[in-house]
This record gives sequence, structure tokens and C-alpha cells, in this order.
Amino acid sequence: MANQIPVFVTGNLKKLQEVQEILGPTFAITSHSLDLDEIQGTTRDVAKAKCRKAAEILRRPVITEDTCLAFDALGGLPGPYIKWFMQNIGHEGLNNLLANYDDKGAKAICTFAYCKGPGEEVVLFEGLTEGFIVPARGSGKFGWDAVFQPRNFDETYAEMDKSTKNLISHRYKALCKLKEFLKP
Ligand SMILES: O=c1nc[nH]c2c1ncn2[C@H]1C[C@H](O)[C@@H](COP(=O)(O)OP(=O)(O)OP(=O)(O)O)O1
Ligand SMILES: [Mg+2]
Repeated sequence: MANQIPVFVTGNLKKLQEVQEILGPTFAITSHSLDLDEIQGTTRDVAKAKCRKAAEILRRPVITEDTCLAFDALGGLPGPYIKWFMQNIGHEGLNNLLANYDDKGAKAICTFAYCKGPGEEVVLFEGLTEGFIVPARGSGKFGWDAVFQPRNFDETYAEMDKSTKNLISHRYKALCKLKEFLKP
């Protein structure tokens, strides 16, 4: 089981597309669509539990990924709960959460997790990109891309070329570490 190529388990097609774009054709990745339950806790706890669960279900080496959007003024929230905030209050609601704060700083954090199989230890690979929450700009249809403007850039993730996002993103940085780990 240990030598099997890990499968990337995600229910999010956009995430999968970005991972494939970043890795390029030389690093084929297979995927399995599962909507895994996500526990409450720190980003790391959530990422570990999700990966452990995927390994138990599929009984083989797996990779999972958890994405966080942490607002500095809110002590890191919504953090791992960003999916539910995004779904329920949208771009405008995310901006409104910070209406009473001057500090619009936010961190996009990507945590890949690898687990060899059921009961095995989970290894984490984190990537972080700092930026600001801004009123939605750009046509990006991927999650909160339109309200996240990376530090030192004039464009939001949604406005910039996909290739630019993929060179500076939280996901890119985490994938670099994962790639190094998976090198034969
Ligand atoms: O680069 C990104 N740019 C904008 N939005 C993003 C990005 N990456 C994830 N997102 C969204 C998707 C979901 O609303 C939440 C993360 O939640 P998260 O649990 O990690 O993703 P998910 O449930 O959609 O897929 P999965 O099956 O891999 O858990 O942020
Ligand atoms: Mg999820």
C-alpha cells in the first residue's frame, strides 16, 4: 500500500483544476470526489481529521487539501469555516464582517495532508499568502477569489491571470512542499 500513488480526495472541481495546472502534465494526479465531514478546530486539526477519514474510507494512500481564509481583525476567523461563511453571506457579507475594523488584512492558507493508509500518521504541508479583503472585483467564479487581494498586487485573485495566481497562491506554496515530499 505504501508504494501506491496517492489519490487526491476532494469534492471541489475548481481546486482540482488548480492543482493540475500547478503540477503540470509531468505530475499526473488522480482524484476521487468525496465530500468528507469536516470537524471543528484549528486549521491543522481539520486538515488532519479530513485526511485520516479519507484514508479510512479508501484504504489507500490519500492526499486531501483544506483551504482557510483568516481575517487578522477577527483573530483568524472565519478560517477553516470560510466555506460556510462564503455560502451563506457571500462576498458582500465577508466585507461587512470587517466594516468596523480598519485592519482589512487576511491570510489565505492552504494545507495539504498526506496519509499512507488507515491508522497511519498524517503529514501536513502548508502554504500561506497574505493579502486584504476588498469589495468584490473580477469575474472569478472560484469561491472568495474576487474579495482577496494579495499583498503587493493591485488585482484580486479573480482579476489576475490564472498563471499569476498559480505562481503566488497559498495553494502553489503548499504544493511545492508536497511535491518535494512525494519525489521518488
Ligand atoms: O483558491 C481559492 N480561491 C477562492 N476560494 C477558494 C480557494 N480555495 C478554496 N476556496 C473556497 C472553497 C470553499 O468554499 C472554501 C474552502 O473549503 P474546503 O473545505 O477547503 O473546500 P471544499 O469543501 O470546497 O473542498 P474539499 O472537498 O477539498 O474539502 O474556500
Ligand atoms: Mg471541504
